[in-house]
Amino acid sequence: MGDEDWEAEIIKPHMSSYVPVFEKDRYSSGANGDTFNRTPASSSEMDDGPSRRDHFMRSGFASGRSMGNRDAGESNKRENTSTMGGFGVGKSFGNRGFSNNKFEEGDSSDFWRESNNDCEDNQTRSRGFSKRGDSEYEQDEGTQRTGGLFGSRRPALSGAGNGDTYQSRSGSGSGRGGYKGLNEEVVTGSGKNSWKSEAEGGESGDTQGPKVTYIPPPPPEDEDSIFAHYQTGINFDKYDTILVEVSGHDAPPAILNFEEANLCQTLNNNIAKAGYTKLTPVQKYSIPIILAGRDLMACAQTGSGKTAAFLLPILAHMMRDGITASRFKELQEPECIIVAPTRELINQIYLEARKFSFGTCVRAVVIYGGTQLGHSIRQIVQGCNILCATPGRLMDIIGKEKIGLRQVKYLVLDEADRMLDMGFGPEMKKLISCPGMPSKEERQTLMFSATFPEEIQRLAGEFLKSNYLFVAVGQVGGACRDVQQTILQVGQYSKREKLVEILRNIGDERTMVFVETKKKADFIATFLCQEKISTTSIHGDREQREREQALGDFRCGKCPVLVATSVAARGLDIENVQHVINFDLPSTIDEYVHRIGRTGRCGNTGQAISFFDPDSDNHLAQPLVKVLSDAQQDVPAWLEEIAFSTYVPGFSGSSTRGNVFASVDTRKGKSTLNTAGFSSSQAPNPVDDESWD
Ligand SMILES: Nc1ncnc2c1ncn2[C@@H]1O[C@H](COP(=O)(O)OP(=O)(O)OP(=O)(O)O)[C@@H](O)[C@H]1O
Repeated sequence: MGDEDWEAEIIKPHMSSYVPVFEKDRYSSGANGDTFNRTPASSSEMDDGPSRRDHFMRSGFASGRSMGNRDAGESNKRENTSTMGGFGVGKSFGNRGFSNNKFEEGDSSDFWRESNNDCEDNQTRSRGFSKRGDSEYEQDEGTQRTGGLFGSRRPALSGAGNGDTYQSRSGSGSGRGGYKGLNEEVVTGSGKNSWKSEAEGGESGDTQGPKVTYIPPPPPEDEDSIFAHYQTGINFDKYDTILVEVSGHDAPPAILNFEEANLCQTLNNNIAKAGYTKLTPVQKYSIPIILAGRDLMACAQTGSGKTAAFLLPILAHMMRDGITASRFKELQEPECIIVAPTRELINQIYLEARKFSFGTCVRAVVIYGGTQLGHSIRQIVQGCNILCATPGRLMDIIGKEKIGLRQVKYLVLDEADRMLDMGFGPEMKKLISCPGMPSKEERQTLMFSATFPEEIQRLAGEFLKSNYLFVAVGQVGGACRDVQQTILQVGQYSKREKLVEILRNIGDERTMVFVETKKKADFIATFLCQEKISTTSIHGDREQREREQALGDFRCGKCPVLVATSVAARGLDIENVQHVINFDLPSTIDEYVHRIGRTGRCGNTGQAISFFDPDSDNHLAQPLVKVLSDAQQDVPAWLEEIAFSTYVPGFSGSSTRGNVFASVDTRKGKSTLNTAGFSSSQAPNPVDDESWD
């Protein structure tokens, strides 16, 4: 679609042109979902089959022969048998390590080799101190994949005998992955093309890839769904004992409860309906700071309520100052822009914004890649006070002149260290230098994350006023103590067996399994389905529709195992995730902290098991020992030995970039050291403000 067509798109009622390759219902196991039981079904393939189909269907590994032309009325058994056949004969995967429904260790090396041939996978597989964030390229691969690169992997997979399904996805693959990558969750070297790339390349369907037509389903409108929440856990009250540091000049005192925040009645009602009765530490400190109009960099453990910590005071300001009520306009000028690195995360933030702004005239809108650009525009032109966006889509929309920046008063970077690193940093710099964007002196800039490496803190200075405040709840970059961490020494070729053993012991509890590459995510998910463990997967090569479906199936418990790449490492808040398994350890310790933080949220407890392969993970031994001991976890003797033998002089923490783990505000000034239960005091500190401009 050319640029000029967008106007027509908005005015015309729109029908999604998306036609699923396989309709889910055709393969559904029935309403009761029994067939997704993790326990191996003793009786029949009828029972375990659909779960396999479920993954095959979504991962695109379904044999076109066995599934593509099937009559909807056919029995589960028949589908199941053909799926088994298509997969089990080993034909489907050719020489890729599958035979007789098993991975073969020897052959599987082909798989690893194949992975290595993939440039993007190369990046993620390469380890070392210089490789920080490589695994995060899972979500960023597109830019590099654009053009031939992504295409080059296709024949390998389609040649794997998977038939039409993957082939057809391959066809859209450069559009799906490439499209996404063109504009979304992007790593750009120069960033030269990226900010208009979606409009110019992705969506417009020119050489860069086909038009993306996916329109996400609207979120439920009923109040119960909007305010649905899970319970805080037994350790919620222990948050009060966590040490909090506030650094910077003239920090306002912390508040102890919601009443002290003096929010308007509607907001208070929404907070109550959301089930919030008590503030978390990051909220106690951040809310008054933001209400006082200060810029903020806040670092608090995973799952401790950072989202509400920025949303509530921003909404309070908006309510207090008054905002332009939503109305149809070709150019919308939001007061607040929130950016986050992944689509699923920004959608989650949007849902929180919608919840807390319920019953007000503030309208939140979410836009992200992998969805139809026209749909994003239609959402925006109806009115937009808070714009939640992934960076690529945001820049595209700005390029389309649907968003003006002059009214921006609040700019929020969630997962800020990720937003500022070499992946998204260039996009963010472009954003703040866009025409119309108020300077940092004129807007309020807020950054949140559980990790904040020193060098990223320095980069952040460019975005923040020099007198910004820094809030550190607990150890910066520390793991959540509610997660019990176990590190097992497991070699590459024993991992699958160990994984199955653990999953069988776990039973039906929700488990996220992190792997290193997208391709491996598909292979492991398929393998688990084959082992009769209901599994789905999420990674950057899946279409957005599939990603959302996978997350939905995992959230509702239909598929209790979610195999994921780093695309799901940050921010996702899923009820009842009791286990995280690092099948592959990530290349950086920060990523480890985020991954295991998908469990043990909001005072609930969780477990994380990580497979440590001495052939590839030794560089993580030292930072792992630190993270484990900081979180008061048992440190295995063998890990300490490896850490000792790979000792890096001067190391004091957990970065794999050769730099020390940031443990404090890099400006070094500290004004407060307090527990979250007490109000903050302000002490002057020697901040060299100038060096931050
Ligand atoms: N004061 C509160 N009372 C009860 N529940 C809360 C409170 N604050 C946040 N929550 C809930 O805790 C969960 C985790 O919050 P949130 O996702 O904001 O954590 P986070 O700190 O951003 O985590 P991450 O670092 O993983 O992004 C959410 O379900 C949220 O609704």
